[in-house]
This record gives sequence, structure tokens and C-alpha cells, in this order.
Amino acid sequence: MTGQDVLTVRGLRKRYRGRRGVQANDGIDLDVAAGQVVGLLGHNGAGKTTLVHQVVGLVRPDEGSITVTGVDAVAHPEHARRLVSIQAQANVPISGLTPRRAIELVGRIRGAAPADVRRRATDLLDALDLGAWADTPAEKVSGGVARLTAFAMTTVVPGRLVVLDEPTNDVDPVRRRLLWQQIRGLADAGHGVLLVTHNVREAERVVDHLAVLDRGVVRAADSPAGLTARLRGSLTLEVDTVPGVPVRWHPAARDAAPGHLRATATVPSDAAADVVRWAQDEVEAGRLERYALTPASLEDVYVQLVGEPADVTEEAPAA
Ligand SMILES: Nc1ncnc2c1ncn2[C@@H]1O[C@H](COP(=O)(O)OP(=O)(O)OP(=O)(O)O)[C@@H](O)[C@H]1O
Repeated sequence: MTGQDVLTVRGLRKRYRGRRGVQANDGIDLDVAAGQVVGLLGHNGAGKTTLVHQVVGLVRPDEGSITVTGVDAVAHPEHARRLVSIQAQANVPISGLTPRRAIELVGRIRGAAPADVRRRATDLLDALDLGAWADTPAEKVSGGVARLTAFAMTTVVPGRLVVLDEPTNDVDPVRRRLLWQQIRGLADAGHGVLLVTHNVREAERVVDHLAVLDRGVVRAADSPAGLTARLRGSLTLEVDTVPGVPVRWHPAARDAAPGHLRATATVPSDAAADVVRWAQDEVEAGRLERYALTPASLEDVYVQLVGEPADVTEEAPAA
């Protein structure tokens, strides 16, 4: 169940002036409702951080409106900022503190009672499996632990809107899942969450609704299932190529995307049997190393919309 809009963005435009001039946001519409996790997915340079910086008043839009729970965030950025908790792309330095002290400090600054802050900090440290580092000086914790600490600092007393800019960078796959549970929990508690990511799998697992951003424009916005349905009836053909041997695709293959030693294409499902025969022949003739035919994924939709693969890795350095 989702509720009232906590973020409404309409016709947002921002151009960075200067020698080359970049149209970073070019007419963006976006909504986040209470109880909803909305993903903003795009390549490096797509305009995600520019959008976030305008929502929290760090960058002034050229055109368009931003409303946070009814407050005009362009006219009253300080007021809007009090309604938003943001985990920025770069961690806030916490040297001289421990993760627990840093989380508690932010909770106190945001005005919560000391006992509530202590309880919430302990709950977050447990939920993210950070107990072993909770009282370690910040200078000695790994990048993953620092990133998770930053998440806990952001959400110890969460605003109506919670903005998370690449929260899982540097976080190991196991704690990444714990973090996703916490993100889901924020929405279930009635907060609106805007999750900025370039990781398609993260988007697929966590979000209710997804906006795909490319060169400052929202190319598509829907649920992950709604976006994937665009390719219903299609299968993805992935082939490992033989060095120096170009792929001679089956005639049913579309949108072929060549890659280093691995290439993909889309094929209609009614051509599957024929394509499998073709692929087997190619392997037997030594023109392909291997092949796989799978249902189209969100990643396939993303590549079709935006043109080249985003980061789809699950692996990350240990926290
Ligand atoms: N302060 C700035 N001055 C000039 N150009 C900028 C500035 N900040 C960002 N840009 C440019 O605006 C475009 C959008 O950048 P932005 O940081 O919003 O993208 P992003 O999607 O957040 O990328 P990333 O995933 O790498 O953080 C890029 O071309 C970037 O080089």
C-alpha cells in the first residue's frame, strides 16, 4: 500500500554552464509516495546526483518544480531539507568517532530522545551485522563498514523522504541484502525512499517503481515487472565468442550487442528451437565457445533503453 506523495518533481531542468555546457537534467518528472521505494537507475553521468542535489537544495534548478510533502523545495530549500534524510554519494567523515557514536550523534542532532537514539542505533548495528565494528575507531573500519555506518546515520531518525545515493557501494553481497531489508522496512514504516543506483540487480530486487534516466531524460518509468513485460515474448541469447571469429548471428537475432568474448542478442521465443539448433551447430563447428538462452531480464530492458550495460555485479570487497 502506498500513500500520499512525499516527492513530486515536474519538468526539472538543470544545465551546467562552462566551456562545454552539460544539460544534466532535461525535463524530469518523478514521484515518490509514502510507503514506496522508487529507484532512479542510470549510467555514470546520467544526471542522478544533479537531481538529488536539487531535491535537497544544493543546486538550484533552471526550470521546473520540486515539492516535498507539500513544501515547495525550490522556494524554501531549508524547510524541505528538514523533511529529507540523505545518504550522499561520498561518506560524511567521522574520524574521531566510532560507528555507534556517529549514528547516535546524528540521531541527537535530529532531535530524538537519547534513549530512543541509543535503541535505534543498536537495532541498526545489529540488523546490518556491524556489531563487531560498532565501537571501533572510524579510522580502522573498512570502506564497506563506513558505507553501512553512513546508511545508519541517515536512517537513525529518518525524514519523510529518504534519499540514498548508491548506498551499497563497497558493501559485501551478504550485508547488501541486509541493507535492502532495511530499505524495505523504511518504506513499510511509511517513509518514501528514493534509491539512486547504477546497479540493475539492486533495482530489480528492492524497488516498487523504477525511473530509467539517460542523459538527463527519463526514458521509462514503471514497476520492474512492467518494464520487463516490454520484452515479454523475447529471449536473451548470450554467446561466448572464439577470439578472432566474428559472430554470424541467426537471422531471428535482434539488437545484437557485441562485447569482449561475450555477445548478446534478443530472439523471439517462437524461434527458440531453431536458434538452439543454430547455436549448437556453431559450437560444434568451433565458431562459438558456448551459448545460453534465457528469459529477458530487467537488465535487457535497461540495455535496450539506454544502450550499454550498467554495473550488474553482485560482488564487492568485504565489509
Ligand atoms: N558541478 C558540475 N559542473 C559541471 N558539470 C557537472 C557538474 N556536476 C555534474 N556535471 C555533469 O553533469 C552530468 C550529470 O552528472 P551527475 O553527477 O548528475 O550524473 P550521475 O548520474 O549522478 O553520475 P554518477 O553515477 O557518476 O554519479 C555529467 O555530464 C557531469 O559531468
